[in-house]
Amino acid sequence: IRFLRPRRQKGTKQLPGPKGLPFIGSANELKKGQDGYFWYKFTEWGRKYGPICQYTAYGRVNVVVSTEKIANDLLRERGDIYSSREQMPMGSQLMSDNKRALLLPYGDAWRRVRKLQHHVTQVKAATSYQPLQMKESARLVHDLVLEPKRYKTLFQRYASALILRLTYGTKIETGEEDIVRLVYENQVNFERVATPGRYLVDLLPILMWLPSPLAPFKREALAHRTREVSLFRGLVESVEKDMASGKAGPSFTRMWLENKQKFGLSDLQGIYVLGGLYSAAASTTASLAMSWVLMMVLNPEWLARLQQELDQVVGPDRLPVFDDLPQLPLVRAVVKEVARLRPVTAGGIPHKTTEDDVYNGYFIPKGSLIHPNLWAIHRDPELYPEPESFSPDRWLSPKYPTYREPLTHYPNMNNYSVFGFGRRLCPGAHIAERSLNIIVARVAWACNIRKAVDAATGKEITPPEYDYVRALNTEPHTFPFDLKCRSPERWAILDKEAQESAADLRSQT
Ligand code: HEM
Repeated sequence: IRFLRPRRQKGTKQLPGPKGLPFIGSANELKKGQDGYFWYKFTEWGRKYGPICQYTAYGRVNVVVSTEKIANDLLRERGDIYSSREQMPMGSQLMSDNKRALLLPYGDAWRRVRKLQHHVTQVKAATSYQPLQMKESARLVHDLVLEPKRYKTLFQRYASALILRLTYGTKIETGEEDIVRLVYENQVNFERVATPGRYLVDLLPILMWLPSPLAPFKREALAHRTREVSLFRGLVESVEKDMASGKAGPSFTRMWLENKQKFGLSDLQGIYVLGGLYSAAASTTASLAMSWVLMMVLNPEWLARLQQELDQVVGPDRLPVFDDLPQLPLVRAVVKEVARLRPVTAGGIPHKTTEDDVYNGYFIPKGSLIHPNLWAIHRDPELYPEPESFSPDRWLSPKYPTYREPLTHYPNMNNYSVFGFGRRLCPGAHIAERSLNIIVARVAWACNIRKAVDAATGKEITPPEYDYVRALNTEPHTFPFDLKCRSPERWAILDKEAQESAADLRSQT
C-alpha cells in the first residue's frame, strides 16, 4: 500500500520538492547528501523549494520543515496527529524489540513510558539533581586542567557519571570503566543503525520477510539486541541486589521498582525506559560541551566576555554555583547560541503523522515523516539575522528578534527547538540545560582556552568550523586546543572543591 501514490484530498496541492527517480524517489540523493551530512541536503532542498517541501523515498512522503513556526504549527499545534514515530524495521523492530522510548509509536504504551520519564526529569526533579551536577562539574574542570587532551572522555565522564548515578546509583570514577564504554558503544551503534537510509530494509520493509540466513541485517540486529538487553537488565539487577542487602541509595530504578504498579510498564519496557535515559543523555550533553570548546577556540572574544561577566558576578574567590545563573545571562546566551549553531540532532528527529492533513492548502498524507531540519531552522535569517555568525548578543540585545526580558530569566532553553517539538519534546531538557550552564560557567571561570600552537612551525592551529560526525546525533571530531588554569589562586580553589566533591561522591550511597 505504501508504494501506491497517496490519494490527495480534493482541492489540495502537493508540496513542492525534488522529483526523484521512479520508485526509489530521492533516497539515493539523500544518502549521498552533501559531504555526507543529510541536513545539508535538507537545507539545500529548503532553499530551493521553500520552508516546507517534500521528497519521497520508496513511496514514503517525507516532509522537510525549515522554519520554527511551521515546525510548531504542525508538531506542536497539531500534536494529536504529528507525534508518532516511524517503526523502522532495523532500529525499532529488530534492534529494539519495539521497546525503545525514542522510537515508540504515539499511543498508550508511549504515554505510560512518558509518565515514568516525566516523573524523573520534570523541573522540580531536575532542580534536585543540582548538588550532584556541582560535584561532577568540579571534578570535570579540575581534570580538564590536568589533562586537556582527554576532554572528550572527561565530558563524556561528566554526562555518564551524572545519568548513571541518577538512574542506577552507579558511581563512576575515571570515565573509562567498562560500563561507560559498553553503554557508549551500544549507543553509537544504535545511532549508526538508526540514521535514515543506512539500511535497505528500512526503505524496503518487504525485506523483513527474508529468512535469517539470507538476511545478515537480522543477525546484526539480534546480536545488538541481545547485548543491549543484557546490559540494561544487568544494571537494573544490580539495583535489585543492593535493595535486597539494604545498600541501595536513591535512584530512578529503585523508585520504579518500588512503584511498578503506578507506572504499569512490563519489566522489559521498564528496563528500556531506564537504559534509554542513559543513552539519550550522555552523548548529547557531551556533544554540546565539545561544541562549546570549539566555539570558544574560534571566537575568543566571547570567552573573554564570559570571563568578564563571571569575574563581576562571582569574583575570583569561589566557583560559580547554580544560584548565580540568574545574574549570568551571558553564560546562558552562549550555551543557547552554541546549541543554535551546532545542534546535536542536526537534521532533526522525525515525527510521523497518524492522519491525513492539509497545511496552507498542501496535502500531507497519513504516515508521512516530518523532519524538523534544525540545521535550517537555526539559520532562518528572519529569526536569526546573520545566521552564520556566532553571536550570543542575539539573546541579550533588544535589537534582535530573539531578545526577551527579563534577563534574569531569559535566555533559557524552555521549549527550545534544539530539544525537539511538541509532545515528543526531549524530557531531559531541564537536566541538560542545567548541566551545560554549570559546565560553561565553571570552565570559563577557571580556564583560558585558545588555539593550540604547532610545535614545529610555531603557528596557531585553527580547527575546522564544521568537521562533525555523520550520524543522527552529531558531535565535533576531536581537535587540538590549549587549555590552562587562569591563575594559581583559582587552581587552589578548584583543587580543593574537586577533592571535596570526589570524596563526597565516593562516600554517598
Ligand atoms: C544537550 C542535550 C540533549 C539534546 C540536544 C537532546 C535532544 C533531543 C531531541 C531533539 C529529541 C527528540 C525530540 C522530538 O522528537 O521532537 C530528544 C528526545 C529524547 N531525549 Fe533528549 N536531548 C538531550 C539530553 C537529554 C537528557 C539529559 C535526557 C535524559 C535525562 C534525554 C532524554 C530523551 C528521551 C528519553 C527522548 C525520547 C523522547 C520521546 O521520543 O518521546 N535527553 N532529545
